[in-house]
Amino acid sequence: MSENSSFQTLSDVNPRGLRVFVRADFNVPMEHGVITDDTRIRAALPTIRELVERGGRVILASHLGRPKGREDAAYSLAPVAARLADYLKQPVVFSKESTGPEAEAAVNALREGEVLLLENVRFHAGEEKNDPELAERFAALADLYVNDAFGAAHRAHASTAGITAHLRAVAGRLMERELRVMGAALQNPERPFTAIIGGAKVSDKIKVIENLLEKVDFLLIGGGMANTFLLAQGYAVGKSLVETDLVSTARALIRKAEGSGKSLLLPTDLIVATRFAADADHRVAALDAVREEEMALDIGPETIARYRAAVAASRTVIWNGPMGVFEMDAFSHGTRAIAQAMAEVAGTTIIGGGDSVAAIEKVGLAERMTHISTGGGASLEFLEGRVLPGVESLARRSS
Ligand SMILES: Nc1ncnc2c1ncn2[C@@H]1O[C@H](COP(=O)(O)OP(=O)(O)O)[C@@H](O)[C@H]1O
Ligand SMILES: O=C(OP(=O)(O)O)[C@H](O)COP(=O)(O)O
Repeated sequence: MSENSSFQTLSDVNPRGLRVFVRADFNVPMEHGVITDDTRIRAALPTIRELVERGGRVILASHLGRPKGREDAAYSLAPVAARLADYLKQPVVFSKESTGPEAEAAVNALREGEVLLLENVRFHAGEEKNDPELAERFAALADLYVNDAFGAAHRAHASTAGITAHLRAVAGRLMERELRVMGAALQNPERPFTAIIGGAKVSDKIKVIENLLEKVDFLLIGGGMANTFLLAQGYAVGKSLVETDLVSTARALIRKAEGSGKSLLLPTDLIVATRFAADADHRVAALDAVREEEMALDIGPETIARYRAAVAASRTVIWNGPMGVFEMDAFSHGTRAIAQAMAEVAGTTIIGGGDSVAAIEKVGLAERMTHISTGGGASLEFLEGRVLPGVESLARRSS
C-alpha cells in the first residue's frame, strides 16, 4: 500500500476534553457575503459532529479565497459560522482572530462538545508560505490536529502541513473517505477499470493521463483536450481549441497505449459549430469532415455510444472533466450521456472534482455516484499519483 493509506484517523484518538484543531476546507463560493454552494460545509459535518459527540473542544480553521495575506472583510469566514450553526443545531462561536490572545480566550472558553470557528487563516501572510512561526502559533491553540481539508491537501501551508510539526495529526472522516475511495480505485480497482478524462486542456491533465494509463483498462478522452489527440492522429480540427505544442506528447501517449495493450479511446465523431455560443448552428461531423471555420464543442453520437458501452462494461469508473461545453445545452449531450452511463454502473463510480461535479449536479445524478470529490486541484494531483503534502504529514499508523 502507498503512504496515502497508512495514516491515522479519528478512530485512533480519544478527543474527550482535548482542544482539537480541525483544518477544514470551507473555501465555498460566495456572492456578496452569501454562500452560493455549501457542499464543502456539509462534507465536513461528519467529522465535526463526531468530535462534538465524543467530547472534543472543536476549533475549526479554514482558508477562504485568496486574500493575499491581508485582512479583507470580503473573505471573512463569518457566514460559514452561521451556516455551520444551522446544520449542527448548536452555537458556533466565531473568533475574528485565528491566533493570539483573542483566539486563545475563545479556545479557553470552549467546553466539551462546543465549537469555535477561527477567521480565515490566509489573513496571515505566513499561511501560504508555510511559515514555521505561524504554524507554531496555530498549534499553541490545541492538543490535537485533525486534517479534514482534502480540497486543500495539495497545499503545503502552515495550517495544512507546518502545524503537524507540533501536534499529533490524524485524518478527519472526509479526508479519510476521499483517500480511501480514490486510493482503492487507483491501487486495487475492481476491473474493468475505466477513466474518463475531459475538460479544456491536455496541459492541465497530462500527468493524470500518464498515471492513469498505467492503471486502467480503458481511458476515454473527450472535451477540448481530445482535439489535440485528433490532431496527433492527423485530422484537421478547424478552429477547435488545440494545444499544438502538445501534439507530439499526445502522439506518444497514443503509441504508449497501443504498445501496452490498453484501450485509449478517442472521439470518432464530433459536434461542431461555427461560433462558441449557445445558439450557434451545429452539426455532427465525422473526423475527416470538420471544416476550416468549424470548432468541436462536444463529442458526437457515435462516440457517445462507444463511450457508454465502455462505461457500462466497467466495474470501476473515475471521471474528471466534461466531454464538451456542457454549460451550453446544445453541447451538453456527451457530458450528460457519460453521467447517465456512470449512474447505471454496478460498481464504484468516482467524480474527481472540478467542473465534472457541476456537470453531474446539473443533470441531477450526484446521488447515484459512489463518491464525488470535494477537491478539484487536490483530486487531480492525487490522480497524478502524487502524495499530497496534507496527507504526507499525517501520523502514520504503526500496524
Ligand atoms: N470542446 C471544447 N472546446 C472548448 N472548451 C471545452 C470543450 N469541452 C469542454 N470544454 C470546457 O472545459 C471546461 C472544463 O475544463 P477543466 O477546467 O479542464 O475541467 P475540470 O474543472 O473538470 O477539471 C468547461 O468549462 C467546458 O466548457
Ligand atoms: O478550492 C480549492 O481548490 P479547487 O478549486 O482546485 O478545488 C481549494 O480550497 C484550494 O484553494 P486554493 O487553490 O486557493 O489553494
